[in-house]
Amino acid sequence: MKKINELFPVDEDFKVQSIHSDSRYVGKDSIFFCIDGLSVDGHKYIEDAIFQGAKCIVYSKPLTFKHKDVLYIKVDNVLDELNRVADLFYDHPSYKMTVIGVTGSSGKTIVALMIKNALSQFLKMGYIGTNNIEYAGIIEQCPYTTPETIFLQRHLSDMVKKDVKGVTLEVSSHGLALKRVDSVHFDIGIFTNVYEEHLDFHGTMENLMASKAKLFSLIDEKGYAILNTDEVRFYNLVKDQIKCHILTYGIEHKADIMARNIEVFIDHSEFDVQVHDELKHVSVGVLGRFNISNVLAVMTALLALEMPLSQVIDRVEHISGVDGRMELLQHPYPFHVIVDYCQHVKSYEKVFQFAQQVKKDGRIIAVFGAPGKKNYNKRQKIGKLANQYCDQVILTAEDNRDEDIQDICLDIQKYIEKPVSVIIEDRRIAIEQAIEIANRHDIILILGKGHEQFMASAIGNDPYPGDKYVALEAINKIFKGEEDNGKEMEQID
Ligand SMILES: CC(=O)N[C@H]1[C@@H](OP(=O)(O)OP(=O)(O)OC[C@H]2O[C@@H](n3ccc(=O)[nH]c3=O)[C@H](O)[C@@H]2O)O[C@H](CO)[C@@H](O)[C@@H]1O[C@H](C)C(=O)N[C@@H](C)C(=O)N[C@H](CCC(=O)O)C(=O)O
Repeated sequence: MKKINELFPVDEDFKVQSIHSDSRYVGKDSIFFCIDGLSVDGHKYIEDAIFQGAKCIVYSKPLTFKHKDVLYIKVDNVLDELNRVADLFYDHPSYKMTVIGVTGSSGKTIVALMIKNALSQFLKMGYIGTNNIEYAGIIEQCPYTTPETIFLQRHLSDMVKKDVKGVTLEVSSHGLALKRVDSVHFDIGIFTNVYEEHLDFHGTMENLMASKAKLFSLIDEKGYAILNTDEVRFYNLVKDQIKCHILTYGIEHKADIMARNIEVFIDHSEFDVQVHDELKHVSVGVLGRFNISNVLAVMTALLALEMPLSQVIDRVEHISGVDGRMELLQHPYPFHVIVDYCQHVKSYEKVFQFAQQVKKDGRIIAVFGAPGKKNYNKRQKIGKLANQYCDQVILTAEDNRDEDIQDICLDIQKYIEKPVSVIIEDRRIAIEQAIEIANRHDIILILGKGHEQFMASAIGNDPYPGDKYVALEAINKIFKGEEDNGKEMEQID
């Protein structure tokens, strides 16, 4: 806990119990920061905040009324002050541990979690990102990929209290643009890739890339920027602006750490890693060529932390992939089921290409939908991709919000000509149906929800057991006791 005059240059010296930017959560003897947001202006909630116990208001716009017993502090930029004060209030937690930030359109979660898992053998590690918040035996849901400043600093501070020595943090372009991480001290920043995404928010690709590039401006001379040379545009944009050390990785383009002789299989991947003149064989449990790039990012980060190459290889070979990210479900029957989060059109293409590459004589059966009320042109693009790669498509619910599921599916189906496609609105039944029709060597791709155990509907998040659970349950139901229900398939030896 801090006194107010330790946080601001004022004469008052009352103790500040907590700090807030949302009036709905304000507590007694606290500071309320008025953020002028994208939909509402936090200045509107000053009275609510005071009613709830705020003793100090940090604001930037003219106020018409002030309470005698409340301290009002006018600043030029409330978000900048919020960052400065949050870091101070929580005693600079990010300076007390190794902070590794990962930005990019896809791959953030797998890279952040793999690094966390790789280092957990040696250090108490934490993770904050899309999947959740994990540290010291605590697992909590994370409200955003990159949570807002106060929430983030509070959790980093709790990690320090619990003796956590390092944390991997997914850093979204929204998080960077909205200054959620401005007060975080990063030791390492990693860039995976950039696709056309969130242009409703960023406006242009240039703005989107500038947001991602901001992560590297937050790293001082001692830190490392880990960049993907295959992302030529982004690499050229940032390489000369960075003040920290740079380490590069790549598959197609020259880099410090490269993957050669890549071979992908349905259940693992193999390649030779080249670090300067050294070439070593690596076999990893993650699937797809695009994930080799993510593994290289992980390996480069571990090398930056001075882990010897042989140990780096041992770590990546022994850590598994991530829940719901190109996850091959384990079962004994001779067809394959892969669950993937697949948020971007580019990711669909990569997953379909992978399935095509590894499939033998089976079919590619895809189960997916598209989220309601956003990203409408994605529907046409994923429909066309399915047309190109799939043999059968089952279109279904996927966070329809208050849009009609049938309409969303029809928007996709319009672009599917060649493969047989059906609409089954209930995602559980759609998955069961895909399993039901599985033949030997078929690959069933269940895309779009990954690890998520909810379905965003018109009234909020409805409970949903998750694609993996539904698929495994269907496999059990349909194939276990197959003698009884007439479904027969040889088990894998
Ligand atoms: C576009 C965006 O990111 N908006 C974020 C932004 O919202 P905003 O500026 O519109 O905030 P606002 O609702 O206008 O409110 C302004 C201020 O008034 C406060 N307020 C509001 C109401 C009230 O009763 N009392 C009160 O004090 C709010 O707490 C806030 O401080 O600031 C809010 C407070 O921090 C965030 O909740 C909100 O995230 C929205 C809900 C969101 O969904 N963001 C997503 C898009 C996002 O950030 N996604 C990225 C990942 C994207 C990806 O890579 O896929 C992420 O990192 O998760």
